[in-house]
Amino acid sequence: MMEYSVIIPAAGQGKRMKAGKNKQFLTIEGQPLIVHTVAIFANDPVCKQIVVVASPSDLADMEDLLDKWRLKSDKVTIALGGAERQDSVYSGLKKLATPTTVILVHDGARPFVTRKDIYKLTETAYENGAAVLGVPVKDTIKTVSDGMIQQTLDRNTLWAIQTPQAFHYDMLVKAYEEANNTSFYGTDDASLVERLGSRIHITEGSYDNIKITTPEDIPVAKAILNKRKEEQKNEDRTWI
Ligand SMILES: Nc1ccn([C@@H]2O[C@H](COP(=O)(O)OP(=O)(O)OP(=O)(O)O)[C@@H](O)[C@H]2O)c(=O)n1
Ligand SMILES: C[C@](O)(CO)[C@H](O)COP(=O)(O)O
Repeated sequence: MMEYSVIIPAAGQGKRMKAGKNKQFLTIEGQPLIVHTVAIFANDPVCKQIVVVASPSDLADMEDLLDKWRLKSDKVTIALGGAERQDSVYSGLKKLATPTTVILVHDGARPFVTRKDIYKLTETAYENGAAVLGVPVKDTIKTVSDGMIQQTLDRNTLWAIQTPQAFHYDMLVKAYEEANNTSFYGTDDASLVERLGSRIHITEGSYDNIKITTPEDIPVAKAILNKRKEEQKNEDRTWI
């Protein structure tokens, strides 16, 4: 298994969740959202460094939470986030203690990525420089302007892009510096790397790797967790 480090941006406000607080602190089946996410990497022996990015107003709560859930260790650091996701990731990148061959960026709001997919992605990035997880879109996607359909896009070429996104460390630093110098803002990390002309591989992930964004996502998240618990029980039974 290839070693990697990960930056986990969790410094948003969760405005679309309308919870009155950062959605990272919402409890899903007894555990805060950010705890679900950080635990995936904290429990992975191949993950060497974790930088959780928190907003300055959440810093004390984030520290308390990681402490309470025994997620604090030598490999976990907290960085301070900025106004946009991109500012937060850049801050995390600068906080890494030691450069690493492959660095992953993973949304704090995506608690369901599996170790199998992380390894598949990391391996692809090691070999090729850059890779992102994604799934083929299931809907028909059209461009719309002024309430009118402009175009129907060819679905065979459309993928919904998720995180983690994995890059050779030098490539990601260069992309972030270039974006910073030119005040370019993208909605994901790969879009910054694309501007350098680098080729980015897609690793097919899972439709369960949702980003918890709006209130409708909470019951879906609970259903995914319960499905996983059932699968685990069935696996355990086969060992008895
Ligand atoms: N300034 C920001 C904005 C977002 N994020 C993080 O980036 C991830 C993806 O962002 P999103 O789901 O959009 O989260 P929010 O920005 O919190 O949500 P909203 O846009 O609804 O406010 C989240 O884990 C979020 O905490 C961040 O670290 N810093
Ligand atoms: C990075 C991302 O999760 C890929 O799907 C997404 O682009 C984040 O977007 P958001 O605007 O922060 O929701």
